Amino acid sequence: MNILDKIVAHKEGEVALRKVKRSIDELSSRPWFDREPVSAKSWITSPNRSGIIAEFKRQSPSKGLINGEAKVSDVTEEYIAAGASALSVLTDEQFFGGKIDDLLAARAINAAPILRKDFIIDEYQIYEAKSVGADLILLIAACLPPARLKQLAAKAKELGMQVLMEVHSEEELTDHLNEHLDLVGVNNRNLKTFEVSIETSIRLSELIPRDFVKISESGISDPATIKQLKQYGYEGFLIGENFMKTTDPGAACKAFIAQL
Ligand SMILES: O=C(O)c1ccccc1NCC(=O)[C@H](O)[C@H](O)COP(=O)(O)O
Repeated sequence: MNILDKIVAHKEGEVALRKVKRSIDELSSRPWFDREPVSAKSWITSPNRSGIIAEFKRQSPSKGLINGEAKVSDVTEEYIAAGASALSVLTDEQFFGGKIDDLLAARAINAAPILRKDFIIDEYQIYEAKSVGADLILLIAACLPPARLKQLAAKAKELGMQVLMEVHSEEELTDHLNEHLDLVGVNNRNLKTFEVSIETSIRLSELIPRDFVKISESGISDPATIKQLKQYGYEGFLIGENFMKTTDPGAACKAFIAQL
C-alpha cells in the first residue's frame, strides 16, 4: 500500500466521524461560511507579487517532524508580510500534525488567499473548508477517479471557492482535467520513493492547457529554481519544508523572496 492509499483509507474513517460530530447545516451556519472567498488565481498571477504559496507544515510522511514549535498565526502573518502571494495550511492531523483550527487561526489575521491542504474525498470536507474561511481547496488526482474529482470541483465552485488540482504524471493530468478547475499543480515529489525532481514540473508543463494557472509543488529550496520554472510557464510555487525547517519560517520566506 503506498502512502496515499494509507492516507485516503484513514481519511475515510476520519470524515465519517467528523460528519457525526457536526452536520453540514451546522458548518453552513459558522461565522466564516458566508465570507466571499478571494481569488487565488488573481493573487498568484498579480505581477506585483512573488507567486510563492507559503505552506504551514509541522510534519510530513517523508520527513517526520519538521517544526513542532511554530505558531500558525505568527508564521502565516510573516509569510504574507514577506511577500508570499497565498498561504497553504495543512489541516490533516494524522500524517501532517495539522488541524482545521490552524486554518481558522490563519484566516482570522490574513486577507490573502488560503488553501486548505488536505486529502479531500468527500463534499463534507469542502463545506468544512468554507466554514473556516478557506479560499481554495486541493483535489489530488491520484486519490480520486476523474468523475468524482469533477463532482467535488463543481461543489467547491458552487460554494465560491477555487480549485487546485494536483497531478504527478501525464496520465493523471489528461484523465482528470475538467472545466471546474482553476489551477493545476504538478507535485515534484514521487510518492513511492519521496524523491523530488523539478523535471516532473518541466515535463508536464506543456500538457497543461493555458486556461489553468500552473503551480509547481514540493522540493523547491533554491530561488534559481523559480526562475527556471517561470520559463516553462509556472506562475505559482508551493513551498513548505524549506521555510518550516528553520527556526524562523517567516524570515526564511523573506530571504528567499528577496532573491527572486
Ligand atoms: O510532504 C510529504 O511527505 C508528502 C507525503 C505524501 C503526500 C503528500 C506530501 N506532501 C504534501 C505536499 O504536497 C507538500 O506539503 C507541498 O507540496 C510542499 O512541499 P515541500 O516544499 O517539499 O514541503
